[in-house]
Amino acid sequence: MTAERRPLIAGNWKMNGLRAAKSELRAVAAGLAGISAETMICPPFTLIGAFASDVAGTELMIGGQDCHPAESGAHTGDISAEMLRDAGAVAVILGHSERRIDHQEGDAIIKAKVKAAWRAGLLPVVCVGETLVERDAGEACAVVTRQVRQSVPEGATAANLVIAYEPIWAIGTGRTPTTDDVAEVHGAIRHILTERFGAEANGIRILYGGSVKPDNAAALLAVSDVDGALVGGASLKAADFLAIARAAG
Ligand SMILES: O=C(CO)COP(=O)(O)O
Repeated sequence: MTAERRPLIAGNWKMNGLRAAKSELRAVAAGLAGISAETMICPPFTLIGAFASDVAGTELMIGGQDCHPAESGAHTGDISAEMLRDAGAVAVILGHSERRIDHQEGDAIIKAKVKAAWRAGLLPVVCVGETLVERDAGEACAVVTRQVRQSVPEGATAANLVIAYEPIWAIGTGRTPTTDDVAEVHGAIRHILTERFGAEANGIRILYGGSVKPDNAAALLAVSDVDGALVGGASLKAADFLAIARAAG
């Protein structure tokens, strides 16, 4: 991390959380004193409105987990970026590997969703990451470089883009890459961002995600070019999420 990039610790609740989970959210909001990182919880769509009202006036931000590229229209079951914003979200996770796999999302649709997020004034958190087969073939950096090249539109700035590197094989598995491997991939992401966006790239935050827990967070967050974390399972428990946020300094 560098002084110019304030760390961001974001919790991706995925398809978890009923209304009763508000107590966990409140515990996070109540525990932020002394934490200097930015913090965000991305609950399922159904909880965004209630959660956003609940955390109003606190430092905790609320984000979505996906959006449709269009502003409105005949798209049954979908949610637009404008709707997320209207419900109180300030950011949206896009291109998560679970969306790429479950919904066959490719880089072109993700790029359109990033533009939709910008149109609505949301901060997109664009996820990239390789499969185990790709890692074993030595292709991790090439894969994420291609994903950043193809899923991030022209016009990215330090203020309007966050990237999250999430190796697919590390998600929910308890396995993490070595810190050297994380440094190598984050360096490759910084490189392609610099090639495309020049000096702005210095300020774009690159989060690491995949089995981040209280006991490995400090080591992962200390890696060069790691500017925060995108946390899945451990973000469902306020105490674990706060411990990870504290590890960011
Ligand atoms: O996919 C993730 C966050 O988006 C990571 O999930 P886990 O932290 O549960 O491995």
